[in-house]
Amino acid sequence: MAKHNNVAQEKDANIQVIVRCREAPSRAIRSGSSVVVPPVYGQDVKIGGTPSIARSFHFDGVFGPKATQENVYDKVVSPILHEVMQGYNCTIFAYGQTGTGKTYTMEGDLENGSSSGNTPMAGMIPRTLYNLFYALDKQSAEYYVRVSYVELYNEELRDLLVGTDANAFESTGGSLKVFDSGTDKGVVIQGLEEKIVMNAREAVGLLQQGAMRRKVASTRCNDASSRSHAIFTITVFIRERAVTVEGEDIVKLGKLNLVDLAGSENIGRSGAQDMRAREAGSINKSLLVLGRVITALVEKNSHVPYRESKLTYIIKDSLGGRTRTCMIATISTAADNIEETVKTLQYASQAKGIRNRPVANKKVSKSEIVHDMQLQMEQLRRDLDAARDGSGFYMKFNEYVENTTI
Ligand SMILES: Nc1ncnc2c1ncn2[C@@H]1O[C@H](COP(=O)(O)OP(=O)(O)OP(=O)(O)O)[C@@H](O)[C@H]1O
Repeated sequence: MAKHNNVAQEKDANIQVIVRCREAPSRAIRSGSSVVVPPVYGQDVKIGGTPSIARSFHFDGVFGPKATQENVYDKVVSPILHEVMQGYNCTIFAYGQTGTGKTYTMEGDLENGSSSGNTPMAGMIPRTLYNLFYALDKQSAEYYVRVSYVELYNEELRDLLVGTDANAFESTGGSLKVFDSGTDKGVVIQGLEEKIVMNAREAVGLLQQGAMRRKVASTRCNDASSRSHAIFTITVFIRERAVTVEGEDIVKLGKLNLVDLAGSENIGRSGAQDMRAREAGSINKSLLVLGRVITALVEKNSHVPYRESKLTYIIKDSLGGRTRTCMIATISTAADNIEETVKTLQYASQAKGIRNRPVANKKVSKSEIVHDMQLQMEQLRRDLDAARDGSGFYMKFNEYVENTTI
């Protein structure tokens, strides 16, 4: 089958690291801010207070408390969406202590008409969806868009777009498996539904439903603290004017992963106990492994422990791979959060050293996409048969052998 290489120049690119700083939440002890950031936009964060902690950090961009969702979208996400539409895979992930604005940045306020994507509180996902469909319609392109939304909670994957209510969602736990396809697709989540969406409103509707299903638990740091990682993925297929020598249409494929990580604070401080401790334990496991993966990549170690957590396995290609990646590290100005803030900034600084080699996806012909969809339907049919028999899910033998460690 004919494949069509892009002529776009591919070169190494460091992970882009952005910091967003929010005003201290009302419950924080207001003993004067120790974090100095620009009011709207700059590149430096200064930590003040006592001389022992005084230092400054430099990033690709720093947004202060006065920066709006629109500011962040325009400077950071809009150029990334452009890359996606050129046929690249891109990832944006939000990392930081609980309550510092990861979900606010990624989703924003999903009520109050944010499905239009341009209300002041709309986060990066609704804005991306709105701008994607606007750009596609403006180009009069022939396209189709799929979205998926998955949660990783206690090292278990759950499809946030399946079922109609929270209970139905609970019952899907454990049915998703992650494995390396060994093809251009890289690591895939088997059984995860990808829904075709016709417009931004429909896509944001799915995001809203999924967000409601997301597991939340209360901790002392934040009353509605999210204890899970969530990945919202947008895949776009755009028909190109060119055709293959066989006279077939060519389709360009781009993908954007928007990752909202769980809070990075430690268990002791958040007061997590029992069930919560288990949750916090596995959250820390994923984030710990993420830290180790970052260190291994920066130090150019021969072994990178991607497989030690599901999170790092799933986002493997975004860390040292062929994906263009951006980390948004969220912090607050609260003086009593200073230790966590410094940890987040150190983590983010280290991540700046990761080099990816973004490569545009191979363009494919329409018949290849149809073939791919047929394979997916076949896979789903086998999964269904296996589920009916109570015998698990279907996997090719070689994939099973290669992936029994995860
Ligand atoms: N930049 C901001 N401007 C205004 N409000 C904000 C900002 N960032 C966060 N908030 C508000 O602070 C609260 C906590 O934010 P959010 O839930 O996004 O934190 P989080 O980092 O996702 O926490 P968790 O790790 O618990 O998921 C929310 O009520 C949110 O609306």
